[in-house]
Amino acid sequence: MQEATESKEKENMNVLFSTQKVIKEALDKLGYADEMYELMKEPIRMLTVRIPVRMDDGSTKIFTGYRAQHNDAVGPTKGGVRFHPSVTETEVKALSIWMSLKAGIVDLPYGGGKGGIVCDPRDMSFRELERLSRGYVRAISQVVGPTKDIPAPDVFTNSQIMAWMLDEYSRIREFDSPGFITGKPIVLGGSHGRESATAKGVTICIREAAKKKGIDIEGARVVIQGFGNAGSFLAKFMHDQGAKVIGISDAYGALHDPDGLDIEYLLDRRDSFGTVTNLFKETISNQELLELDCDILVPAAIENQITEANAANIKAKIVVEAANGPTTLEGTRILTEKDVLIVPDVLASAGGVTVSYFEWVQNNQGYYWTEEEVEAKLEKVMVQAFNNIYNLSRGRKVNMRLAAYMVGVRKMAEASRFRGWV
Ligand SMILES: NC(=O)C1=CN([C@@H]2O[C@H](COP(=O)(O)OP(=O)(O)OC[C@H]3O[C@@H](n4cnc5c(N)ncnc54)[C@H](O)[C@@H]3O)[C@@H](O)[C@H]2O)C=CC1
Ligand SMILES: O=C(O)CCC(=O)C(=O)O
Repeated sequence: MQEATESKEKENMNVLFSTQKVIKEALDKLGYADEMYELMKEPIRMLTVRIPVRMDDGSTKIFTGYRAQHNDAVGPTKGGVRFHPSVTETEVKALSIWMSLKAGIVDLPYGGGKGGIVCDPRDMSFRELERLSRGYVRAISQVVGPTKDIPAPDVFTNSQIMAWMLDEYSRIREFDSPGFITGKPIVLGGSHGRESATAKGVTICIREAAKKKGIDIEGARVVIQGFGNAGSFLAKFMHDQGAKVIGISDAYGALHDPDGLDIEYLLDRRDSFGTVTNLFKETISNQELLELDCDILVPAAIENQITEANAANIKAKIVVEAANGPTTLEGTRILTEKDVLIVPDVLASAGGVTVSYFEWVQNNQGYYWTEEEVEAKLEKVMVQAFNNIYNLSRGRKVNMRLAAYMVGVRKMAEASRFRGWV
């Protein structure tokens, strides 16, 4: 157990280190001095909390939680909360930096934030999860709020958890405060289109990337790692557009059918944690899934999946990163050498935070939009962001990850400079 935790922390150190390396490269290319990098390489604020939770058997368990605020020069910080057994402080730091980059890329008036709790919600009851969610908000309430730092869903959190968090925050502040959190149920001020927004954004990036590579979506073979919020909506959208989804996976294994999986059946049978492979006898591993012969590969689960150990064996022509941090720097280098087009996480997965921003805007103005309005606005933002970064990468002869970081840091760096921080 101790060994597993240490090896996870080592992986997360690499995730943070790699992110810092690309930020440094991006700032150098943009001509910023070293002090700017010193400011950007870590969150400006990092809170660790201990959350006592009364369990159903009467015992009390103490959980560890984090909230990182990377940079608030542009505006309040924003980003999801992850409930996962392997959450670490380093991982949350890296995730908060990626949120800042996403906000820059899709030009939102935010900096990046991120939270996490070390827990396994799959082993907790509904009421234990409610007590944990409320306890987390009580613990971080002084540093969050609609004009300070706005949480949202991420791995193993959902609209129900957002609803409990909102209710707890509103009780503490003694007024209804829907703009405190996004990804809420519609009846509590959630936005149409938020649930599917991350996958919608990924679908738009796949379409744009396929055009560049001359791949027709109709009949294209798609493999998706992860069948939760991002992965399952994506499978549906790709299937609806005539692509052949030949592989999907969850935390326990993967399914493969070269003729295309029965996506409607899988969507119907998946549980709320994105698990579905437990219903099948014949499965393959997540590693085998990534190496399947396909046109488009979408990692939509966790970090560090495409590495120097497997990148050479990846057969996809396009890799679109729905997950945060699924490809290491070595993995990126190997895929780039093989002429695989990588659409980086900070661009591909930015649809979620974009519609979260729309949700917050609707909460602030108290006037709500239709799903069609939300989707039209998201389409415009994602197409522009994709082409902006693609053109920069071609113009500056850098890969799309570095181009995305260059776009992502620019506004934050300028705002920090105008404020006189650097
Ligand atoms: N939900 C959102 O709006 C956004 C999510 N993302 C990123 O997308 C990725 C997936 O997030 P969601 O779909 O929201 O989470 P989710 O909790 O809805 O689904 C997670 C999926 O990943 C699988 N998984 C978990 N641990 C795994 C492991 N060790 N190996 C293989 N599969 C594993 C689960 O079984 C499940 O199918 C994460 O990296 C998240 O940060 C990025 C932007 C926004
Ligand atoms: O919707 C949001 O505010 C944040 C989503 C998120 O956590 C992410 O993009 O990784």
